[in-house]
Amino acid sequence: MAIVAGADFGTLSVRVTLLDSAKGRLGTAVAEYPLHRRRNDPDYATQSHADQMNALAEATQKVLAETGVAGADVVALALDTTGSSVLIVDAAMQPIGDYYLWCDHRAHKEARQITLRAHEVGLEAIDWCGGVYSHEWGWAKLLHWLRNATPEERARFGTAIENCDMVAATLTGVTDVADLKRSVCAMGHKWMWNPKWDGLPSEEFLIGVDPLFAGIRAKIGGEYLTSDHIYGKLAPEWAERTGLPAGIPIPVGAFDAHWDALGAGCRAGDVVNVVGTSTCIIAMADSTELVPGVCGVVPGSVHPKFTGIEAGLSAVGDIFEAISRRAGKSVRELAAGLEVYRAGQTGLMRLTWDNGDRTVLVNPELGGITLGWNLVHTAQDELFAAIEGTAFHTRIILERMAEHGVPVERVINAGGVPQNNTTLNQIYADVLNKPMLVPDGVPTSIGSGIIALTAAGTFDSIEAAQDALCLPLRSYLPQPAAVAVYERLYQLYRRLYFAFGTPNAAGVALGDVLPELRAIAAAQQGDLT
Ligand SMILES: Nc1ncnc2c1ncn2[C@@H]1O[C@H](COP(=O)(O)OP(=O)(O)O)[C@@H](O)[C@H]1O
Ligand SMILES: O=C(CO)[C@@H](O)[C@@H](O)COP(=O)(O)O
Repeated sequence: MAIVAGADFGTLSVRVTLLDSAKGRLGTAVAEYPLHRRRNDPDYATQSHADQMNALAEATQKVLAETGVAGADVVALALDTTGSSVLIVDAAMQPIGDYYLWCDHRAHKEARQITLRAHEVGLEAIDWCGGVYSHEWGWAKLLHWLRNATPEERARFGTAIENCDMVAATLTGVTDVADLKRSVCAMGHKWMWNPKWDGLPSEEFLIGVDPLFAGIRAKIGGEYLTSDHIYGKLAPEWAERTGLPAGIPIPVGAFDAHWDALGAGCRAGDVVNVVGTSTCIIAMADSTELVPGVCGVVPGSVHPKFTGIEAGLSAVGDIFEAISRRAGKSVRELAAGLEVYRAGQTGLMRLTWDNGDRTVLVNPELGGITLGWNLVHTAQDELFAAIEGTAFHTRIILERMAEHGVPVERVINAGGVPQNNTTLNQIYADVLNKPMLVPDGVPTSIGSGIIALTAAGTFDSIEAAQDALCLPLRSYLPQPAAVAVYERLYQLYRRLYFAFGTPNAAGVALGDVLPELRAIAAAQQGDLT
């Protein structure tokens, strides 16, 4: 038996959980930290490293007190964070400013310039991250910093570092950038790092984007490691602040969605939809094949032995929340009663691009579209159609993965939304025509607990730790009548998705689409009377 701590750093708070290898979760405590936004600049989103670390200390002390576990009994600590959340530090690891958080979107121009240059020079890495370098990712954020920093700040530049690596470095007492280790998960998905092309993009490529990159590549150094490696040991200062014992191992960290997938029971061949405010879709495959349009195909990113694939929808719960807000209700209120809706009964077709398209079109500039409105439609109808729309988009992504060799054997719906909305799980089962597996409880921190227990040597594999700790999976089975309706609707959706979402694509005749939507709705409503 062993007890470990798992820490999940989210956008607004850190959750620290204590897990017992035999009994499972003993308790979780949360501590918040501010997200700095600017009223006149919606793209701005920063966070302080010190605030995050203070919150970690607070939440760890709190969970020890609440569970009555003695700090001395905890044998490992593992942590995941959001990403790409980037901090600039000096050579002694002191922050210069705050994190550019993952949702900081100031680096639009920089991302476009990186994408353009990558296509001009035929950079292989751009194909492996979907053909478009995102404004949420590391190089774009670093270039934005270089362009906006003062000459004195630029002279102090030691390195740029992902959130998960910075927290691990601080906890293990790293005070020199030369001693850094870096997460393959973070650097592979967001910094175009891959051993296939000798690590990061070349200095020549970077200088071609902007001469300010001169000398920078060499400073994004360190040992690039998967999470079966130990980052270091908990330093005495942080042992005192957290109440955990000095010297316990801290494995190399990763992104939250990736470990959420492990915590939900993801095995090779599975796909996990981490459905929250947005959706991260995580898959693990035996082989590494290019998948156009996804957010990275990276060996070792989720599980050290497999290739991790990340894809996603830029907004899901956020869209449900926006529809509800416009109706003057909470999502919970508006969602009550959705269980009686039939497939396609609203006659609405919702393309859920309200925050752009993350995968497979990779176009942040798209906006949401709803087709088929009439005079008696309600906000609840739109919410139902939006849930259907996110399911159709998920099917587009899973089909793209399957076409490129990623097995989609089991599909698991993890994240917060599937715990709160059984209608959504049933719709996903019917649209994908696959059983939808849902953890029987919130799987928060189970992923970091699994990694901590393998780091401590309690289990000799991630799979063995998953067997002991993952919650059982509930199954939502596809209902044949709904599957048949969704098959027809999906074919319409697919045509609309590519016709509306791709520049210069062949058009689609709404005169064909709308009557088909209405015919399906009429048949489904007729069934109800
Ligand atoms: N009953 C519900 N049905 C569908 N979505 C819901 C419901 N209740 C809350 N949500 C959505 O859940 C989202 C939060 O998901 P969660 O996984 O808890 O957070 P995060 O993505 O920040 O980790 C919010 O965007 C909210 O709109
Ligand atoms: O892109 C990613 C992870 O790769 C981000 O969406 C992510 O880290 C933020 O996730 P949450 O909103 O905290 O669930």
